[in-house]
Amino acid sequence: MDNMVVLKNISKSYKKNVILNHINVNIKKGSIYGLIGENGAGKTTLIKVLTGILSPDGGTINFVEEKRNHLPRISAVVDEPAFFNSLTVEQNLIEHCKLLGILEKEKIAAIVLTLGLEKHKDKLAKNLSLGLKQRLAIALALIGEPDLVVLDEPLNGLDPEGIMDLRNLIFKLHKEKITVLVSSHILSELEQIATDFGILKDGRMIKEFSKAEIIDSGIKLEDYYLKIKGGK
Ligand SMILES: Nc1ncnc2c1ncn2[C@@H]1O[C@H](COP(=O)(O)OP(=O)(O)OP(=O)(O)O)[C@@H](O)[C@H]1O
Repeated sequence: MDNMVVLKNISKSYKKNVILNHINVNIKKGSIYGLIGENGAGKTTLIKVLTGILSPDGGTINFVEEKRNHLPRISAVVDEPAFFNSLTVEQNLIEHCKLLGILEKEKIAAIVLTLGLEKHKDKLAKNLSLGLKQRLAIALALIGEPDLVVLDEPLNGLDPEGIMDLRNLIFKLHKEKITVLVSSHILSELEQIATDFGILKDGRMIKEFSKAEIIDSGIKLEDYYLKIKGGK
């Protein structure tokens, strides 16, 4: 499978704290890339560098053009979901579409259905539960039909039904050949979702591997992770 994004030798420090230490990342086109790492390993920082929220101190990020003059479009859900609190779910989607110049009512209706927001579309964003805010943030990220969707800890705040819905949604994106990067601490869930993985430890990418490697190892992702990072 061809790469969609290649990060080479990426470094990032906050003052004297080295957070990303000469990191290489290869995200294959059409893959679901599970980013793993303990608290503080640098996952969010890496995601922010990848999505252009932060500039790296060094290294390169190459997006592979599929067609001439078509760089992949990226959408990300990072940190606190961002939307207009005093607008409803539907109004938020309309405003976002206006910004993107793609106001199509059918598209909004479809995304509302896909994200299970139908019952909640007239609620003000500020009155949504954490899980529903997460769903709205994902809806906003998807409406522009990106090539790469980046979800930082998307399972946080979701109930079991929400987790199942998100899993199905990611599978749906995968079928549509959209590349997905997802970070999570819930390795049992990531094992079901992802096709490829990267383990960050102390600011270094210590291993990238495919799901086939886990299957061949005969052990669960969690045990594999502990083995690689030296915990077992
Ligand atoms: N704006 C900032 N200024 C200074 N240090 C920061 C800043 N943002 C993050 N850090 C530090 O960078 C390190 C990596 O943080 P990051 O959020 O990337 O880790 P993470 O792997 O996403 O962790 P978690 O799983 O807990 O979300 C942490 O030690 C954090 O305290």
